[in-house]
Amino acid sequence: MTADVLVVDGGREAAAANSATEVAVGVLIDGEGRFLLTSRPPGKVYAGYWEFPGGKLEAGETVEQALRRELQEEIGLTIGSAPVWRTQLVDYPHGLVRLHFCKVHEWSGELQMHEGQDSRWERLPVQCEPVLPGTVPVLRWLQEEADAA
Ligand SMILES: Nc1nc2c([nH]c(=O)n2[C@H]2C[C@H](O)[C@@H](COP(=O)(O)OP(=O)(O)OP(=O)(O)O)O2)c(=O)[nH]1
Repeated sequence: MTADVLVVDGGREAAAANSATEVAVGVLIDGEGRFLLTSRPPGKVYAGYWEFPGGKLEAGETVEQALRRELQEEIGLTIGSAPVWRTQLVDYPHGLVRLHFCKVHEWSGELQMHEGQDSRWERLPVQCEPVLPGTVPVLRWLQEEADAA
């Protein structure tokens, strides 16, 4: 069976799905139906691109544990329940990543940008650009859900 892989800028040569870096990503949705986008900090690959906040799993972590840690570290929020909603494999020139997107409706704390990012509460269609290639499918899934509602 062929995995559904989003290939960006040619991806890498000889991609191997089992070498993917696992990434936990939070789609935080507020009471007005807006979702939080953050810009990638200076110094990271795709700096300045907009994405959903999150980061790589550390050894032994579940997706939900990694997401809780990353969002505390990066934006100062402690999330409640965060089940995985969609998973997407993305083949970038810098590496293969498996993105686990989790919807989050409950959190505590004050939004603080700890890594020099910008943040915006957005609605569809999003106004900020550029959006990270691996983030674009999420906007499509959200639109599909809105259309089906
Ligand atoms: N957080 C996040 N990462 C995404 C999204 N879409 C997408 O393709 N990615 C990719 C970009 C990176 O290749 C990878 C996340 O890695 P990262 O470098 O941001 O993770 P991290 O915060 O743990 O970084 P570091 O500790 O290595 O500095 O996932 C998204 O919406 N959110």
